[in-house]
Amino acid sequence: MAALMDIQKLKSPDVENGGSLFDPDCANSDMASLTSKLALISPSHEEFEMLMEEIKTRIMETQGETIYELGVGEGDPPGLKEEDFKASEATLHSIAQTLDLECVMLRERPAQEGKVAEFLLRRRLTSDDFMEIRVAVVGNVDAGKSTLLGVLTHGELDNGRGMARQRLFRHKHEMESGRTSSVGNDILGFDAAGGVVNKPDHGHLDWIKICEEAAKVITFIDLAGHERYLKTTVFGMTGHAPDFAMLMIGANAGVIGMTKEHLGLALALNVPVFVVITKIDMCPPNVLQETLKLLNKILKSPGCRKIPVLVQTMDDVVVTATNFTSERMCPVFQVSNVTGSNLDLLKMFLNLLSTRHKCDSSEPAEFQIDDTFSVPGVGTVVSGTLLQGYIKLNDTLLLGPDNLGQFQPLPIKSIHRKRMPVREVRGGQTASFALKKIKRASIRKGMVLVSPRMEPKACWEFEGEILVLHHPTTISVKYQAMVHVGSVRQTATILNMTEEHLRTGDKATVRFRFIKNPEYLKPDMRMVFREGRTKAVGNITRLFPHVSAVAQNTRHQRSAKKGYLEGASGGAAGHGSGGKHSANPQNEPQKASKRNRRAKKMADYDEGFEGKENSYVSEKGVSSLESKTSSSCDHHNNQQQRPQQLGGSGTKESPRSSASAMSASSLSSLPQTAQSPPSSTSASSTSKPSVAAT
Ligand SMILES: Nc1nc2c(ncn2[C@@H]2O[C@H](COP(=O)(O)OP(=O)(O)OP(=O)(O)O)[C@@H](O)[C@H]2O)c(=O)[nH]1
Repeated sequence: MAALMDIQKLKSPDVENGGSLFDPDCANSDMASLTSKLALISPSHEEFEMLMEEIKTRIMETQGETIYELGVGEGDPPGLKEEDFKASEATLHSIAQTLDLECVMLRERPAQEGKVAEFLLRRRLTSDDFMEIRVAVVGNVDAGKSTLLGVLTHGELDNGRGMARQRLFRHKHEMESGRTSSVGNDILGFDAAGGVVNKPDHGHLDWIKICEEAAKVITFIDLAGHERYLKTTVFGMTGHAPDFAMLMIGANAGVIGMTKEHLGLALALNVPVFVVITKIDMCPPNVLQETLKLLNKILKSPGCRKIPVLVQTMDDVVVTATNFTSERMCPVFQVSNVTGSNLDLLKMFLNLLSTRHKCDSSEPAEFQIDDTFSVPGVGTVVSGTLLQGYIKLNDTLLLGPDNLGQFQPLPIKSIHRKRMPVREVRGGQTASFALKKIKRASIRKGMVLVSPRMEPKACWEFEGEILVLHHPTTISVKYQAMVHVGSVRQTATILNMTEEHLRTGDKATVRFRFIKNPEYLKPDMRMVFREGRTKAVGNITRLFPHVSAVAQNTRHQRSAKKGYLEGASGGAAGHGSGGKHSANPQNEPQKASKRNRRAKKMADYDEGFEGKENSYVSEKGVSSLESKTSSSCDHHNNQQQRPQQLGGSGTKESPRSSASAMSASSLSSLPQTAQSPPSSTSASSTSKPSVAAT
């Protein structure tokens, strides 16, 4: 235990004031008198109003709650005498009442000149509104992830033989093997006063009831611990936009298997991590000490640069929770799912976590899709996270990009948050939307629903600054691996990079090209690039304008280019008008190949009469050109991905679904090839066998 940092060292006023109300930089002269620790003792009417305004602003910024520290002030020695403390507390309660806030004392302690205390001020929300925090649960197989979630969300302890986790498994094979294989979700609700609203007598988990009663809902994203499911785990960490990561370690087993991998992933994605050591009921003290010692060493290592803090009391919880996002600190809990030891500390900590997403409703909406469903009687439903902005019922958003990089307008017909019907959703919240007139097959994970104000563009190519965390040999141009950015998961090829070769620890600016579909990306997004044990992380630095799927090195493209050049060299006629092929072949009806005729037949079948509304000419044109590209990709996938298990959602698409996507696109909306900047590499180069590790 001594190896972990002493919590007392973190109790300097500076650190403790993480939740302090007044930021000296922001304080104007009017507010100066209110930054004193005496401010709440007997404020004038104006002072009361100003204090109230300040608290209101903080509450709005943090989506509904703040921690107020009583008895500390700028330049004052901490502490208030009993009488002054009581008067200040009464003022705080009065402000809370006026603002319809719940005011709960978190802790009280002696200080230099009396005592100080922290209060949680939380908005009492309506039954269809709640704050939302997402916690990704990671750790090696058998660390007790699913068990802890079962215990926390159902309020019943485990028997040490897997009883609690049974409630969480989604698949029969998970029940049988005891292993999580998919991204599972469960929720834990806290009321305004911080009490848990989940009850064991909920029987079947009743999410709507929990959300109605809760002021804050923690969504646990239960990720698989087995290496075999790492792709799913990475997707959970990138695609589900977690606010925090809970790294679970079995006390007996220690830091083994995928533990370091998952920790590295969270750090690479800048997701703050806290650690929960389970099974302390069955672990000899010396083994527990060893586990803590090793964990401490890893967290403090130059790769992590974290300050591990052992959480043993309620005081520790308040200090760590209020400083968690801003500090390098990594809280460490030791719990037992069987005896329930220290679970109250963990629950209190979860209750105090605040979202990392600031919500500004005036920003244009941007919703990333992480799953799709076909719900009988409802139709196609997409779930995901609203990264920014605000969406309300009947808003029309743009869904895309499809296989051709196009976005189509769709109205939002119903909204659910945690299975509860609501009328709106704000930035930082997860939701699912029912969409009309669209087949589930034409929606991919990684697509977005965005406000038309975003003027979204898809891109095939992008540039990123990456750091290679691990590669057995060297990475060169044409190397292919899976790129994870937000909920986008697709194989990409390295087109060029600032270094000739990259080895473990090297950094470079790299230009990538997706092999299957264009995607919607934004600069500064974090990305993970991985294949087997190869791992690189980085930031997207540049996007290249959408190059249509037809702007590839197809036969038509080459002949069109030739025609254009010939035309150009021949003088004024230019633009292929005199050549055998038009310079703009995708505007011409094309004779579909046998394969494309089959694809079209399927598209017609899928879309029924609706599909035929798209011009036949354009369909033919798109089909013939598009499927050349996708067939070369498919061919490539078959060759490349089977042995390496690279295939993600982007590579699994059936010809049927791509065909329907094709038919849904109109050629008239395709960018003109002549206007598109030439792709730096052709599709044929992506379809060549990749030069992997050399
Ligand atoms: N004695 C004891 N057993 C525990 C504790 N926590 C979990 N277990 C047991 O450990 C086993 C593994 O727990 P799981 O929850 O399935 O582990 P996991 O991390 O979710 O594993 P994956 O889903 O495969 O990633 C089960 O048999 C649990 O009953 C604990 O605190 N004490």
